[in-house]
Amino acid sequence: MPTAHINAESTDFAPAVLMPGDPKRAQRIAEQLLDSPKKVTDVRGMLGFTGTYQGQPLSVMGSGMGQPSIGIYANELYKFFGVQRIIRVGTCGGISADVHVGDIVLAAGAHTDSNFNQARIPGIYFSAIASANLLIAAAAAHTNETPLHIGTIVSRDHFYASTPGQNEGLADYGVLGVEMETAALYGIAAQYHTEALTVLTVSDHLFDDTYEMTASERESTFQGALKLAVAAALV
Ligand SMILES: O=P(O)(O)O[C@H]1O[C@H](CO)[C@@H](O)[C@H]1O
Ligand SMILES: O=c1cc[nH]c(=O)[nH]1
Repeated sequence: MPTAHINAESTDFAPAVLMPGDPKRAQRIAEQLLDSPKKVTDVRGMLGFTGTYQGQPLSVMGSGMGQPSIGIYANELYKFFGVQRIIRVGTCGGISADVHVGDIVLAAGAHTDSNFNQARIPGIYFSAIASANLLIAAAAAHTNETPLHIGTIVSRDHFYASTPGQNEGLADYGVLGVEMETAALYGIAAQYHTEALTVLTVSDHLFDDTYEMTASERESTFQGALKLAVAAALV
């Protein structure tokens, strides 16, 4: 039955959903990866598709930007559409000096400045962590030359963040990069006893603006990240 934000039937989604932020990227991924992709939802332009990948059912859907947005879609997918795994495929800004533009990051855990997960367990600071099962599957699928990093990221509510010393503090603790959704996704997966993983491509670096990826570098690197995400989705 359709929900407030997803106009699909309850059986329209595969057990695993790849989730980029941009709905148009969701469409491009669906057209590239899936056999017989079918559009299953388009409320507010947030496109979702289901088809098969090497004979296995797989869905792709956009999340929008920020924790409130991915929070709505992840909640409804897990609760009403039988989804068991969501793999976010996106971009992050590099923070650690070990991370470079074009590298791939698997988010083992996500710090945040948001209160999205704050009230989950009375008196407890919730730890937003990836599903080990998916993390191991994605890491095992890494074969290409693109450097892979596994560690913590930060999911920040402000894209244009300006708290003095915050980026330096995060770098000091080895935080790999910044994006805006993963802490909420991991919290919701824990709430529903389901699985989640975030696979990121480093699109820029907060401490080094000298290198920008060309369009073809961006696409080939993204393909590397997508391969790891698919491996996690279909583990
Ligand atoms: O690469 P995607 O998934 O769009 O996500 C990143 O890009 C957006 C900001 O430009 C934020 O949503 C951030 O998390
Ligand atoms: O949230 C994000 C995503 C990519 N790059 C950034 O600097 N921030």
